[in-house]
Amino acid sequence: MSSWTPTESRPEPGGQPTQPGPAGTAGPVGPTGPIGAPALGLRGLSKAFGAKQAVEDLDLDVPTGSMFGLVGPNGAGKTTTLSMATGLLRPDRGTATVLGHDVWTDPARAKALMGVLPDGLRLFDRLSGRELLSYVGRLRSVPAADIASRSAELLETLGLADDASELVVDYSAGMTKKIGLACALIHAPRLLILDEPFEAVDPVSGETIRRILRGYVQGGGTVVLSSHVMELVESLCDRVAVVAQGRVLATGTLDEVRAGESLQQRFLGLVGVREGGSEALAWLRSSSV
Ligand SMILES: Nc1ncnc2c1ncn2[C@@H]1O[C@H](COP(=O)(O)OP(=O)(O)OP(=O)(O)O)[C@@H](O)[C@H]1O
Repeated sequence: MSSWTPTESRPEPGGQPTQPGPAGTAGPVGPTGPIGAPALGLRGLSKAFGAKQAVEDLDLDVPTGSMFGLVGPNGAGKTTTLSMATGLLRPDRGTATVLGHDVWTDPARAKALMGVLPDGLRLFDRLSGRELLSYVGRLRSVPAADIASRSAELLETLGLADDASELVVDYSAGMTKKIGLACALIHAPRLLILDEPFEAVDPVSGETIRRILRGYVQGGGTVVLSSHVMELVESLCDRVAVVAQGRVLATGTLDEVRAGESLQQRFLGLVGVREGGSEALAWLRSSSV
């Protein structure tokens, strides 16, 4: 395991002295926040875009140490939810906490604890991959020596070492996704929030990312990822939430949500299959050309 995985600075559960919680909090507080707080806690999150209610009164708890998959059809509200959870989009109502720290009232603390790979990531793409990692590492107050060693390790592991001096603007979609993931990892966060981390990524890199994420969780980190690929979520995640029309339809352990079916079957059962799949577009089959 790498020398900079989140295990390094993570205290053993119960192994650190605790202190009474600040006024207004119920329990004791450890070095990273209230003990027992979920890695990510969402309460009553709501967001409308004009007349469109993208997310409505959404509650979700992601326990620490879990690999959590967020699945839902197109337009279900996944990106909107993750954007509100990471401080990128202000909710109309509700709260988001990271290890007990409110993302909107205590953003510095909450954001220091998480690494984020947003959807449609906009990077400073006139930097090379190596420069970008160095820039993000400095923003995250990572010591210079660690930035150099972590960058080299990340670039090598993600198969970007040969292109480290190329400008990010010239990277392919998959390479951009991987450098974005490297940026999310460089400060060894405790919570990773990844919107479609496998999109556009080739199978070899996909397997590498899976291994990185598994190792990260084994080291005590928590991952929340969104994906449309049920098999991937099923093989990687231990907890899932199915969302549609801005609401959580089911959440729990993978087995609880699957309820004896495959995740794909359960997903289709919860979300509903659109009618007319076989009869629609008849003109496609009767083309005389
Ligand atoms: N900036 C915006 N302005 C207007 N409507 C938006 C905006 N962002 C999202 N929406 C709408 O909110 C709803 C939820 O969108 P969101 O991107 O969160 O869904 P998603 O589950 O991530 O979808 P997909 O799987 O297709 O990426 C959709 O109806 C979308 O059209």
